[in-house]
Amino acid sequence: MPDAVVVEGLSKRYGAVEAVRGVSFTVGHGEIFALLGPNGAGKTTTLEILEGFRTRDAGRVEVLGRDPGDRAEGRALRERIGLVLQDIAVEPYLTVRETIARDAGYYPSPRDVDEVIRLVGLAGQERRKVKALSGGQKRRLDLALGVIGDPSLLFLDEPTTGFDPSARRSAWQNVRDLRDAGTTIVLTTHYMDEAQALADRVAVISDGEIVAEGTPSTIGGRDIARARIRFALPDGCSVAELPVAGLPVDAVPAEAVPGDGLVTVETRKPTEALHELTGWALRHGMVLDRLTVDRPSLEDVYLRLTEHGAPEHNTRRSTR
Ligand SMILES: Nc1ncnc2c1ncn2[C@@H]1O[C@H](COP(=O)(O)OP(=O)(O)OP(=O)(O)O)[C@@H](O)[C@H]1O
Repeated sequence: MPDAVVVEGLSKRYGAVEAVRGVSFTVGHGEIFALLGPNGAGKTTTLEILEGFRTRDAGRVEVLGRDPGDRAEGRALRERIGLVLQDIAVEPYLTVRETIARDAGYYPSPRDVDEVIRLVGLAGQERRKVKALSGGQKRRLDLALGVIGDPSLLFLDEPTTGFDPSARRSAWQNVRDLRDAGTTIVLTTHYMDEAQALADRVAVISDGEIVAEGTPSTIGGRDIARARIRFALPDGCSVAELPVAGLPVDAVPAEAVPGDGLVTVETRKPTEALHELTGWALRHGMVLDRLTVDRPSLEDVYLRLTEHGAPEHNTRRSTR
């Protein structure tokens, strides 16, 4: 089956600003794909082109086998995609149920209204007026409106902004359930834990260009990065006293950033290094307090990949 989304060499400029520069990626059917990037990186522009709301200057775009820039195909495509955007306009005096039922009427074969209410966790709120919903409940309603048409492809723009932690977890489960039922999902988020928890694949866009693409656990070489062992130096002990000779050759203990007082040992052989360090501590009757072992998080990798994408670099003036 061809991919649900194909983007090749996509470019878009606004006057002198080159918002998107030669972006290429694909999204397979039934996949959750996250587009990550700093403010102004070009995410919204890219998604709006895929959704058919913006024209492109160059490149090829195919969404569910159709060109979203082709007006003649627009209606057929819109019936098969769902959108959960920021600030969807809804009628404040309608109830939750009325709002969802009204939108169901716009689609040729919508999902069952009550099933969608349950799916997004609004059961019990059906008769409340939209204006009386909390921010998180309103966002759930946005999700309900995105899926009521039973889309094959769903675009989610920062789906859990404003959610409390437990509402986020349940929204993530909603999204996974949709994926498991066969919906392809393209999302943007500024929460790296959200991308880690949800996405099958992520692409990082910075300054209008894709700078990395992969699974959340392998992107940017995360899986082969050195592990980081951290602990508090036992009282009265200095870094120089640590058993450096017995550590793997790539492991050099270093005092960590001032403030937390933790020592860091980075190594590709964490098992050996931990064995040496904890064995040394036990032999000396000491405790390695606050001991942790981790690898660079998705957020660490993301920050490294986008460090040149800070807002002051984001006004891309063309030299042409
Ligand atoms: N309608 C517009 N007219 C002129 N410039 C625009 C327009 N829309 C976006 N831009 C510029 O294009 C660049 C990319 O913007 P875009 O909204 O696509 O970024 P984004 O990654 O979605 O950012 P955010 O995370 O803040 O939503 C920015 O420099 C922005 O100022």
